[in-house]
Amino acid sequence: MGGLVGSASWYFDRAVALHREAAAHTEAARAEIVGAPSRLVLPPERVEAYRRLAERLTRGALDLVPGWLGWPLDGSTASLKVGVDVRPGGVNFVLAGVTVLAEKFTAPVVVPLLGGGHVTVDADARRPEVAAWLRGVLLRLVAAVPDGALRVLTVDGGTLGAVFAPFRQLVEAELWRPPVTDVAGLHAVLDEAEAQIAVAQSGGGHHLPYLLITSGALPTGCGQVELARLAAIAHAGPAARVHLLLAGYPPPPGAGQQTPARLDFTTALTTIADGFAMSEPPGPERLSTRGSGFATAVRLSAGPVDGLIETVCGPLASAAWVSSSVDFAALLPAEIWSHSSASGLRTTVGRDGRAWCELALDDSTPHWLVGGRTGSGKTVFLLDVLYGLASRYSPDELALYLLDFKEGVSFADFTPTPIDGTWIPHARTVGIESDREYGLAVLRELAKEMGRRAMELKKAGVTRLADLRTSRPDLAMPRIVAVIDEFHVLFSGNDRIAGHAAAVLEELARKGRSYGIHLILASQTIAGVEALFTKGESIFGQFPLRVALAGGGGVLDKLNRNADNLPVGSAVINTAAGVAGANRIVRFPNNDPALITAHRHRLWHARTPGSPPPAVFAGYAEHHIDSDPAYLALNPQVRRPHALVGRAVDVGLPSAGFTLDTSPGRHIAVLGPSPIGADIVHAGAVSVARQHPPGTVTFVIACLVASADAAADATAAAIHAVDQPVELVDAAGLQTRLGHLAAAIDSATAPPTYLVVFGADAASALLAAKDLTTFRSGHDDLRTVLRVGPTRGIHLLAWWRGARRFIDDIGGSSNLEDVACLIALNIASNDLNNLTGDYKTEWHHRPNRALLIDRHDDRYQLIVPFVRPGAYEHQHH
Ligand SMILES: Nc1ncnc2c1ncn2[C@@H]1O[C@H](COP(=O)(O)OP(=O)(O)OP(=O)(O)O)[C@@H](O)[C@H]1O
Repeated sequence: MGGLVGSASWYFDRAVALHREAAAHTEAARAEIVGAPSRLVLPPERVEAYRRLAERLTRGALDLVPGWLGWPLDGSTASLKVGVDVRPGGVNFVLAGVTVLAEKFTAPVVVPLLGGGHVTVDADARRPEVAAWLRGVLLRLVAAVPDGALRVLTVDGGTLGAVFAPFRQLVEAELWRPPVTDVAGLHAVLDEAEAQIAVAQSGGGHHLPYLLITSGALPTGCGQVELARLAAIAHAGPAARVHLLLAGYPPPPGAGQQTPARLDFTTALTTIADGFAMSEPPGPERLSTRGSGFATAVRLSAGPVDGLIETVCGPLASAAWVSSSVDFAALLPAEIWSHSSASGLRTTVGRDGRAWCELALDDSTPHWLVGGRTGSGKTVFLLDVLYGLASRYSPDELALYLLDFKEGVSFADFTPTPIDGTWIPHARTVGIESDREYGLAVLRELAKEMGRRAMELKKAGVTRLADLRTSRPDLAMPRIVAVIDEFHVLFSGNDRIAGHAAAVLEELARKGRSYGIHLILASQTIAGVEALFTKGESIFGQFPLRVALAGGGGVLDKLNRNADNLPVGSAVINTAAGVAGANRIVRFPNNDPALITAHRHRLWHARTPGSPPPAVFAGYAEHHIDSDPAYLALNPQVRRPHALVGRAVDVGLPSAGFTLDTSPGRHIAVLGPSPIGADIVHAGAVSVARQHPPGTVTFVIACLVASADAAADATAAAIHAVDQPVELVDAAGLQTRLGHLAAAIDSATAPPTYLVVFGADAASALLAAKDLTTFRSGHDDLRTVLRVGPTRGIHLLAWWRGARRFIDDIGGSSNLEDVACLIALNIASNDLNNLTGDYKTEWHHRPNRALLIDRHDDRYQLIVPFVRPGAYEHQHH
């Protein structure tokens, strides 16, 4: 047995002894009656001896094939423990078939394989029972070897890999390579076996795993050279743990060729009339004294029941997947910010087999399209990419515009938080739970930047960004990467925003590459991707690089189904706009939160001191006037007071409001039943109070509805604190005050006054009543004040809970000119259109948003209104 003798030699010797005994019996039986064993009719006095023989033989054989190596491959096998039955270092047998001794007496046939030798069968796997048998033996080995102790190389020249198809999970997990089907592939397999033999022969083979070459049929074109190499491998293999399990060997000799030599250390099964003749197994012992092998015909074991291979391979594949996963740290360079983005951006995103996969944002792949159903790891993939880029390129080389439309915290890592004040210094804008309006604003910002760059190129007389960077090193020209997660939200609605977004996106996609502006668009739905397509076929073509995560096949060609069954953590990368055949499957690492935090700190510390944090837009955030920088900067030196009411949904969230100057119509009406109306009035009033020298303007505060009490009290207190006179009035007081002001306006002696009214609609009835002596009503006074007030420094800042009441109170829609500043809360789009006379505007009211309308400059602006802290909590209770 040469170098093969291990602790198992005892088993082997015993097996040989049993086989010999069986052979002796069978030969004896044969001597009595000539005929095939199954048709052998035993004389009654020999039946008992045969029964005992069959029993002993069965027991002896099964002792050699514990667990997975010999158990029937039916449903019951699935419960056996895997990875325990093969003893590396010994000779391991495997069940190969069954033989009929006589009549109903059968015995299992086992053959030495791992640690023992090779097995061949001359019929190839185009015969279904051979294919099933091959799969069965292979499954036994796969399930029996300890984890990592077996490498399998599959060859299938006969059925193009179909024989091994049930093992495909192992291929997907990259434990196995796909079967080779041609001579070139066979060469690679032989190379690998020879390499292992070389390692073993140089004394380094102690810890090598078994290497099993298994074949359903040798590829056509396989000639003397290949067969000679195979024979050499058979000879030297067992000592180097290299084994062969070959169907279709020896192949039928080609014309004028000899039958290939018998392989050393090989148990060969050769087709005969009633099954297969089995040769002497390897080793010095002989089954038959004549060396003619097994005495009776062998039938190949049946294959595994349906699904058994998958049941065994699934967990092995998952385990392999996890243990071979790339880790996040591997994506980051040793040294940060050492790359130049002059010709493009490049980063490692994961591994493609053993090779690292590097992707680029450059002239040939300027923009990427990423698809993946929710939970497929899309966010993780994007963060892998962003951290990879931000580590390689300094903020002078790379700027990031990050936009996310969904609920979630994908990009929150890039922004300072109350707990951790650091940020990723490349981030210019970060939108989380963004409104479509915000998304459009970011796109417009990018288009503006593109325009600026185009201008600089023109001025410098060059056409390439790289040349501009050389000739004008003083200009900041980082490459810009804009990531838009769930970008399809931009197109939902099919309205004005959708139209503008598609137009700007198309422009960016078409021209961005020339100006160093790159887009990464991600979507979880195929419909989302199609939305882009239908918005303009030309946009789609601008995204040659497609990344499909699980369920993200929508970004690939319809015929390309590779992303259908991807596990989380893997992606199909396609640089040919998604056509099948151009796929690479890449594994990307999960994010490591601790590492991410440490890395963010590292990048943050490396930034230019004093560089600003990103402009953050968080859709869900409340905004408070008390912490608004524009509010805090207000003082009486302003030329004309400006009432601040919120922050515009725009890049950088600029403060939004109305100027209350002396032109007619400068009054503010907040409309809608939402109690946020009171908060807006509060913000407007306290902000103008700071813009007048103390004691120079009176605030008449009327709180007419209970829900506004707290806001009104806060307003009074804040105005009082900046030393402006405050008068608190009720509805009757308001009526009186309006009367005085109206009278004084006519005589030009009215003092500058802000009428701050919470719940103005509650005074309607009172104001409607006419004075019995003057025949004037409160409404008449109100309308006079509205019409003439601004020229005298008198402004109304009021909240009406309903739009109709508002119109009635001001005297009908013909008087709408008198109130130019409107803020719409939860009122219907129709009602709003009646007010503005603009039937194109669609207003979908939603929490934490208001629509600011200034009819004088035709401004329609979505804002996050200023609220007092906790406003929305109060609303819910
Ligand atoms: N490479 C990976 N290895 C292991 N787990 C991963 C990997 N990538 C993602 N995951 C895990 O999968 C889950 C989903 O990932 P992720 O949040 O990125 O999905 P998503 O596609 O962005 O989903 P959603 O759109 O719902 O946010 C997470 O728990 C994440 O940790």
